Amino acid sequence: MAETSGKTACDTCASKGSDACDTCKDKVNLEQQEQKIRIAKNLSAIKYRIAIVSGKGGVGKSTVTAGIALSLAKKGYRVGVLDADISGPNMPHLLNVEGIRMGADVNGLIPIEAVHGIKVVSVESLISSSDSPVIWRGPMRSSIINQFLADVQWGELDFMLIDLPPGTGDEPLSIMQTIPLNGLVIVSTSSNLSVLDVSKIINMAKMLETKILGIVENMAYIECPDCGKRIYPFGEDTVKDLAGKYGIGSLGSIPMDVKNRGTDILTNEEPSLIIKNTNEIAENIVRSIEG
Ligand SMILES: Nc1ncnc2c1ncn2[C@@H]1O[C@H](COP(=O)(O)OP(=O)(O)OP(=O)(O)O)[C@@H](O)[C@H]1O
Repeated sequence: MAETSGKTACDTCASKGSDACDTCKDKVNLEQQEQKIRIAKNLSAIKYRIAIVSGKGGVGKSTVTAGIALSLAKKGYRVGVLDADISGPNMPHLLNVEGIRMGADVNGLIPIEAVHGIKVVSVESLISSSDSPVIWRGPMRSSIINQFLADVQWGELDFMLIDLPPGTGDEPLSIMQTIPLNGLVIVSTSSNLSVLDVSKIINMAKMLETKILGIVENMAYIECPDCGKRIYPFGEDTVKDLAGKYGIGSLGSIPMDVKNRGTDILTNEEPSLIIKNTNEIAENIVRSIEG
């Protein structure tokens, strides 16, 4: 919208403040333009934006995101986590800030701070209680993602990790189109069904011309605590074979942690099996994105 001497057309419009103002196309356009400017400004202070994706729900995408965030933050990187899984927000729980509400000031929303200064933004931190279901429909969900990008005071970050909803449906696709990404991390188990869905993610990434940083194989094996023998519940090389087929690098694998109860990846004094393995994965991500 044209601006004259710092004023917008809305400021000089005779309908300003009237009912007609609410439905005015010029006003909506102006708000969208202003939001785009705020998003661009926020994102320009974030060095790398990485989406964590999976073909299926329940394969450990959010757990792996939390582990990578923690591993990167421990290495001294400034990390933010955007929980873009609007209907199943788990990041506050995993990063041990569940139940804390996001504050706000004149400059916008203030992210919750988890251990090692990880900034966490999630709808869970806006709704009244963490067991309330999020029942917003499509347009509202994409508008909340835009607001998280435009109106949150992210500040300077080295990494923004975006925990996407699972699958290749409208929602992950539209979020991937909204946020200019530097790369994708795919999380899968070796089960045939999850691997099948990963091929769809790979094709989606190609379509969007987004770089795939590599695949993380989660729940890859169980190690016997007595003899150390590894048992591969979903087969041994399925993810590796898939990565080879599409020419994608492996970022590492994470065993099944039988002691895992969710938040204890952070609260246990002894680093959990998941964290031990995400340290190497985080290093591989840095190598892959900077390489
Ligand atoms: N390596 C692991 N060892 C043991 N349990 C794990 C491991 N990874 C994830 N889990 C557990 O598996 C369950 C699913 O994990 P998570 O919520 O991270 O999956 P998700 O892919 O993000 O699911 P969705 O996208 O459907 O929300 C959780 O209970 C989590 O604690």
